[in-house]
Amino acid sequence: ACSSKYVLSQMHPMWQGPLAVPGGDRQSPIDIVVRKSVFDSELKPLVTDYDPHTCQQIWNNGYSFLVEYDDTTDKSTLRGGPLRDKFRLCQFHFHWGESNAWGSEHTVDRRLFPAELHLVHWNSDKYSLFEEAVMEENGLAVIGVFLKVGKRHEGLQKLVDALPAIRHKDSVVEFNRFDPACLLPVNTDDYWTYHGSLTTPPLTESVSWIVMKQHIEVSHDQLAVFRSLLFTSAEEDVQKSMVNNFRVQQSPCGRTVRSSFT
Ligand SMILES: NS(=O)(=O)c1ccc(C(=O)NCc2c(F)c(F)c(F)c(F)c2F)cc1
Ligand SMILES: [Zn+2]
Repeated sequence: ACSSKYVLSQMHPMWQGPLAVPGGDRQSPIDIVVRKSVFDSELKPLVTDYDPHTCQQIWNNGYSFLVEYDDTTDKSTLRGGPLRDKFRLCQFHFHWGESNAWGSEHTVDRRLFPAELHLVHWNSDKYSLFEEAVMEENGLAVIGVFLKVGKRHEGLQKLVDALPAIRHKDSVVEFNRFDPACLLPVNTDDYWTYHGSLTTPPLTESVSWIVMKQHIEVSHDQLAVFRSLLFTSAEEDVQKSMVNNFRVQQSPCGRTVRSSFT
């Protein structure tokens, strides 16, 4: 388990789900030990083809805020990289800390980032619904992008401006025309990839993780708006700030992380 003192407490709202995953030897997130990663020349560049018009809504699910896409057709897809099949984008969300010192789920040689973006896709060549794919070994592909505090991210601002409308758990607001490609780093050819799991319940081991080597920059103020969200719904009398919504790091259990670059 992660040695950092910022371990997600067992009482954390995140842990209302199943704590132990029977025989969970492919759990996420993990620390990416660069010197132990193995270069794989077969790994291809990522091919993303996102249609901004398939963006539907943005909502607070009580763990994070999600931007959801219409995944009833192959309009916004991910191919290439370590993947053999075509994957459909269904949503993206973030994980972040209460301070800029931590917040990411994955780390690189133990280096923590203030936040991490997850673009969630499911295998539409093999399955017809996300709910099916999420239970299968090669069902999901999640792109992880680290966020660093620096200059303001113009593309992110449209998202940030929508957050006050979804401060409370279960609030939803219509959100259309958002191109998630604007949140990818300039260089998407350099990544690490490994087989893992969802980082929130039900923690199913169905994810091909693709973690970008290059981070994106967002401003301190933009991140501060993330922290203005609440875990709690409007009805609850005690309001809890939505911060530290990351999972404790998991054992690699002998897994090899492959890299697309030397
Ligand atoms: N942080 S992450 O690893 O990128 C991650 C990505 C997606 C989900 C998710 O969709 N959860 C809800 C959810 C399920 F986990 C299901 F298993 C299911 F069947 C659903 F329909 C569903 F919405 C959870 C964590
Ligand atoms: Zn996530």
